[in-house]
Amino acid sequence: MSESIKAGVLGATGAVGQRFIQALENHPWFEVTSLAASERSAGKTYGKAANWRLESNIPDNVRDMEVVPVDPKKVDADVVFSALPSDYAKTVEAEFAKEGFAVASNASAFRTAEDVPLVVPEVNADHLGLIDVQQDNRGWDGYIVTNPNCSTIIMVPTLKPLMQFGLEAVQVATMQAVSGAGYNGVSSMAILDNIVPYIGGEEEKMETEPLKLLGEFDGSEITFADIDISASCNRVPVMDGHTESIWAKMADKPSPEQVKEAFLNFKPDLGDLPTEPEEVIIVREEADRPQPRLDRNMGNGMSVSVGRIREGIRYTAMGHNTIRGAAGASVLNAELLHKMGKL
Ligand SMILES: NC(=O)C1=CN([C@@H]2O[C@H](COP(=O)(O)OP(=O)(O)OC[C@H]3O[C@@H](n4cnc5c(N)ncnc54)[C@H](OP(=O)(O)O)[C@@H]3O)[C@@H](O)[C@H]2O)C=CC1
Ligand SMILES: N[C@@H](CC(=O)OP(=O)(O)O)C(=O)O
Repeated sequence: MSESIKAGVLGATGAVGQRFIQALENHPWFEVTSLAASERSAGKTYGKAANWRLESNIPDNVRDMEVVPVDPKKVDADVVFSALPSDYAKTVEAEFAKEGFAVASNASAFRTAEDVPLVVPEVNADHLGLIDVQQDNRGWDGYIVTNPNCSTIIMVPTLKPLMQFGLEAVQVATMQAVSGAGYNGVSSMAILDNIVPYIGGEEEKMETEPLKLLGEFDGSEITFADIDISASCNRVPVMDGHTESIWAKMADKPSPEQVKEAFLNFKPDLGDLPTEPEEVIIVREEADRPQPRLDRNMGNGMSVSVGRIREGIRYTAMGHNTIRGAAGASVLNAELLHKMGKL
């Protein structure tokens, strides 16, 4: 596949937008052709509009590109990656889909809509069949595909292999990085020397999104998985990387060794997509891993690291929240769509 697909980034100047630009630099299939952001940024070059925060230079292919408003008439692309605030995404993503764009969205606006796929390729690629249902329902030429919340996406690849043991209930406590709230989300005075035991809407998302992701698609609708999930979400003074303590109750009561084997054997075959990590789940044997600073960039930020698998079953999972949890997830979805002939 050597053809180049035109890609736009909506919300290109933000924390996730910058990760999209990083993920698309030198991408073998996608070429960035449009960068869109708010009126504050529109009309400026990307180099001037974005407060670039990643540990690499702004890629040459975007530095001098003019930022355009988030308007389907101003954006030149086949697929748009959305990193917009959710309330705004609700109207704007629908406008883009109506105008024929494929929208790979990272925002929460459409995740729970009945006819919108919520997808982690390694977990439920078959749910992309909902695109046809969505286009029939809404009369759109384009479509919207979403990826989950960053905390959900780090937990769900570890739950999928546990389904074989009759997964009944999950309890999870998160320790979430500050980058999850966006650049202006949490002030340093609020988070340094501190932990904030509340992230608005996060617990509800973690308790519902996995049920759709782990649900069954019958060709027309999704039946949600029957799992009782209870979440407590905390903001901690870590830059990138969400860590999660997970308790999983299963009917078959597997041993820690069986759970470890299930994690190691979880190797979905996506056909070698460019952003797909070699290992979706990395099992750490050390007593004090995974840790965000040491493990968040494993698999180029796309692997989920697990460790401390104990009787109960209890374990710790950790992943990069703005790569696997956001931009990398949307790009992987779009790669799969291309492979399926949907782009
Ligand atoms: N950070 C994370 O770990 C994750 C974030 N998400 C979701 O991704 C989305 C983006 O998050 P994040 O990058 O952290 O947010 P940021 O606040 O860092 O960036 C927001 C982006 O949206 C643009 N924008 C804001 N308001 C408007 C508007 N009214 N019209 C047009 N453009 C606008 C901003 O442009 P400008 O710079 O011009 O103001 C900026 O490019 C959100 O929906 C978030 O919930 C999902 C998973 C993980
Ligand atoms: N709320 C998450 C990030 C996020 O934006 O999630 P969502 O895409 O579900 O709104 C965090 O703060 O870490």
